Amino acid sequence: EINRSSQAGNWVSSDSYSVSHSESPISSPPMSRTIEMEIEPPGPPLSLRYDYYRETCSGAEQTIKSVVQNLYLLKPDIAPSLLRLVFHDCFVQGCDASVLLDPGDGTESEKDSPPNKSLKGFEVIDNIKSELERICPGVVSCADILVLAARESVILAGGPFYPLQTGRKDSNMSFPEEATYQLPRPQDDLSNIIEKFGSRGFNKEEIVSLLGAHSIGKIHCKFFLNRLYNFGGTDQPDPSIDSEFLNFLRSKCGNNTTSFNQSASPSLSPAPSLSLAPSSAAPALVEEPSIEMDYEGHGSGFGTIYYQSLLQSRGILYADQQLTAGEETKNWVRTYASDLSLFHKNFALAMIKLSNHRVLTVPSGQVRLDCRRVA
Ligand code: HEM
Repeated sequence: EINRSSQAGNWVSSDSYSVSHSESPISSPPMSRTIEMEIEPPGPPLSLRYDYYRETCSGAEQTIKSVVQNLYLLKPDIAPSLLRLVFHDCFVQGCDASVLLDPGDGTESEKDSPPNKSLKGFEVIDNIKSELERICPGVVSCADILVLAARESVILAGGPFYPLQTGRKDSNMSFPEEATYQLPRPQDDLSNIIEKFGSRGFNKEEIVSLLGAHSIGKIHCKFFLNRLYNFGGTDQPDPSIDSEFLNFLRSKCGNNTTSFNQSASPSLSPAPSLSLAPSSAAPALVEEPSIEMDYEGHGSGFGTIYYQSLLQSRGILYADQQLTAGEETKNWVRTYASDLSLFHKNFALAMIKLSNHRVLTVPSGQVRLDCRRVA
């Protein structure tokens, strides 16, 4: 059994977090609190720390930042891809880069699980890793690369900066079953969502904050087509969708019954993935219909539009719209719809907590030399 620790509770104390929330539903811990908490509590030193690679690979964080920035200029889609990737890694057995492992001889990988079939961004991580292996071989873990690359992506997409400690180690195995059954599904209702996040220590406010990640990127129609035509086997659309928005989504997605059949679980067909190799090496794939999260083209990046849409019954996924189905979560949706800076603060805190979830630290885990294979 691998020894895992949840650093989240140490860094952003869950006690102080819930205390501040019980005072008022719209209060939030000020960012300065995070600075206070850099002082380690008495007891054994935390295994994660700021600038963990200062002595061993001083250029690591800057290298990650530069590679992400440079690739973002070529392909801005990498930002949402990397943000989604870190979520799918950390949610399954913690932030251990298990999502990056390729299937081995006769062994399945998390990549094979239905919710992960449409993940992208693996090539970006490979690019960063090979650059780091060049400058300091065998030092920087894939798990740290993933959280730092996602942080950089959030900033590039107009979201907040958040401080991250480092020192995560990589797992030596993949957890395809947990990925299949534990990752939230597009058709999950609020109680499923609360249960899945809650069992990982996230409260309702944090869930609403994290789902704000759906301000960026895109969603393939197959994940919500049932809402447009045959919701819950009724042969009718989901009555909770705003009618104008329903028409808009139908015009974008059409009614491809193949996709429709796959709507309950993510597609088995290969999703087009980013290739940073020369285009001649990339197979020609037909892009499946999808919709931009920022479908109105506000371009304001990471913000309140997502929550405003939910209040107008214009959530794209059923799971998104479910945030308005409970009183407490709906209050947070209302709050974030009108308070961008509070959303940014709380999103930052929730991302720190996600990035520290059940990390592997010395003496557990390993540093992979290739993020796709165990060392
Ligand atoms: C109830 C929880 C969630 C569900 C059901 C869900 C489901 C999905 C689905 C189905 C997609 C579309 C994938 C595609 O079409 O290829 C998607 C995209 C995305 N998700 Fe989530 N997600 C959830 C929570 C989160 C969280 C917590 C984050 C990050 C903190 C996140 C980040 C993203 C991003 C950034 C994209 C866009 C990816 C891209 O354009 O490449 N999601 N999500």
